[in-house]
Amino acid sequence: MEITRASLAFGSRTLWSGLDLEVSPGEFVAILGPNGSGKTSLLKVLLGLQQPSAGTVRITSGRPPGYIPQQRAMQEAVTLRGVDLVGLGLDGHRWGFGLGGLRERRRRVAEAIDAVGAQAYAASPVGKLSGGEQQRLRVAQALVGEPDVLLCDEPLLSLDIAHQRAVSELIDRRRREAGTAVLFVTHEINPILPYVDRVLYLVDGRFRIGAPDEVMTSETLSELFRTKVDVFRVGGQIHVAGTQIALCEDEPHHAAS
Ligand SMILES: Nc1ncnc2c1ncn2[C@@H]1O[C@H](COP(=O)(O)OP(=O)(O)OP(=O)(O)O)[C@@H](O)[C@H]1O
Repeated sequence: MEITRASLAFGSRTLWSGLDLEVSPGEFVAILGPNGSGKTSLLKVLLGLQQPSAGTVRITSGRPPGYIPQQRAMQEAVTLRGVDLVGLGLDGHRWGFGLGGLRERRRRVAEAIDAVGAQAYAASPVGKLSGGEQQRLRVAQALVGEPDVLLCDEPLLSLDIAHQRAVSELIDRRRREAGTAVLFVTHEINPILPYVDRVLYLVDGRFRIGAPDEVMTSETLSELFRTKVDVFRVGGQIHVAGTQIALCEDEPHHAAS
């Protein structure tokens, strides 16, 4: 993935500019920043859903990227079954027509459903499932096509601790075993801290890129937020304290909408 001198502006508001980021196969990059700093928009630019205002963005893989969109609760009336939702992740993939192709497709979908532990409800209409159950199916949908690039927008939201761990480990395994490059938008770095190679931190048009030890420091975050921010390391976890930032980091505040 190559992002070169890229900018994104809406009207007079510049979300980010001069962004250079090259992500190697197998690399795990966390994207952090307060609400509205342009994290989701960056994923949309990479997906080709949004044109950058300047610069270039390139994904050098033939396969479509896997995408876990920011969670929106599905309407109760949605009758699509879990297994069909996951199968949508295979659209555009071809194993030929006929029985062999169908069987292969079914096998991959079942494998992806197993990997997120969703067997028990995969045949149910997704509109009737809990937020966390729907989220696990979305993760399976993003991984079923065995993408070389995985774009995740707060994928752990509404998962319990055990499933946060399971999904993080699954994504980590995918990038280690298959060399999938991962961009992972999150408000909470601790659940993925063991896996993160680099952090891209966006704040109000400014940004910093580097290893977690370089970016997640009082000095760097105070500079980015232009206010005093204290970063504490406790028991292998990172805690961020500061008037403005406390609101952003410790609480997921996207109610499903
Ligand atoms: N197509 C658009 N036209 C105009 N403004 C837009 C458009 N898309 C996004 N924005 C604005 O750009 C800003 C960044 O949005 P984005 O969704 O990228 O933020 P984010 O960092 O993902 O925030 P959050 O943490 O709340 O998810 C927001 O203020 C949003 O309203």
